[in-house]
Amino acid sequence: MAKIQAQPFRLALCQLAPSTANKQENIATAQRAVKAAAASTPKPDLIVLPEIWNSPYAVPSFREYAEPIPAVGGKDEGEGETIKAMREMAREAGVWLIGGSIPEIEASTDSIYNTATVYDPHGNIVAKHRKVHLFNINIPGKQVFEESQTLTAGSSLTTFTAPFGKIGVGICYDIRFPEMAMVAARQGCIAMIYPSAFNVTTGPMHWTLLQRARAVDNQMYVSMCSPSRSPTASYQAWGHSMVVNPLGEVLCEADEHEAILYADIDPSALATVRQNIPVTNQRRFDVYPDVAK
Ligand SMILES: NC(=O)CCC(=O)C(=O)O
Repeated sequence: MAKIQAQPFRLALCQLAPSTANKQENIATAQRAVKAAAASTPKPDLIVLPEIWNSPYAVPSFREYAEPIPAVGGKDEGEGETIKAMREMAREAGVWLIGGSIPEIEASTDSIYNTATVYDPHGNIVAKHRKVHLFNINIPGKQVFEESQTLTAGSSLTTFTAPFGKIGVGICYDIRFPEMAMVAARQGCIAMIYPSAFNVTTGPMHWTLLQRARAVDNQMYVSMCSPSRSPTASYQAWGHSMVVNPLGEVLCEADEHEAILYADIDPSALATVRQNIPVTNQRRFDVYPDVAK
């Protein structure tokens, strides 16, 4: 288990209005939310946006709205307007930004990804996560979705290190796969943050349960940031953006409407929980070596 090096920080989740068909309008909505979050007191250190916020969350839309995204540390030649706007949001606000996710096009392979980017307060891209587990489910009569019709899955885990600590990033359905959060915790992450968009079928079943489970399993903070719900959208997002502490307690939760949520993250809470209930030191990888590989 890697050592934790972190400081207390303030997290803000922007539960944006559902995306419309107008990309510029969606960008303006995100700009307003980031500005409002950054203007709050005390000022947040890290702001988070939801999953696929510049495009409708719909399989046929991903290619139409996709943009090229540079590699980590890459310059801005050829990057899309949403990436330029997010660099500017982080720079103007002087904050770290987990810019939710947007559809990305990789020109060399013509593949489309569901990709989250992270910016430092200078507008540099410090991390890029391509959704690893594509959301393909079929609950007849309720929720059917098949991201793999147009999306390609990413193939790596993602973390970034800020002055306030190391953070793991996943996207929505990724939270159902506990290995990702476990590896991040073992690498010294204090939080797993997932830009997300559950729906009104799976949201009430599993949204809170999964965040509390990942938090308790790994004794770390866990947070999901969703869009708000629109009665007219084809995909009804669950909303309920949330932050859970390392004991598995819900620190804050939105309802289904537009909102900005704030939470104070205290890394010493990880140490306290890990000392009181020392499962992190009691793992028996000698008994289940496959997991440790
Ligand atoms: N956008 C997603 O990955 C949705 C995941 C979801 O709703 C779930 O139940 O898992």
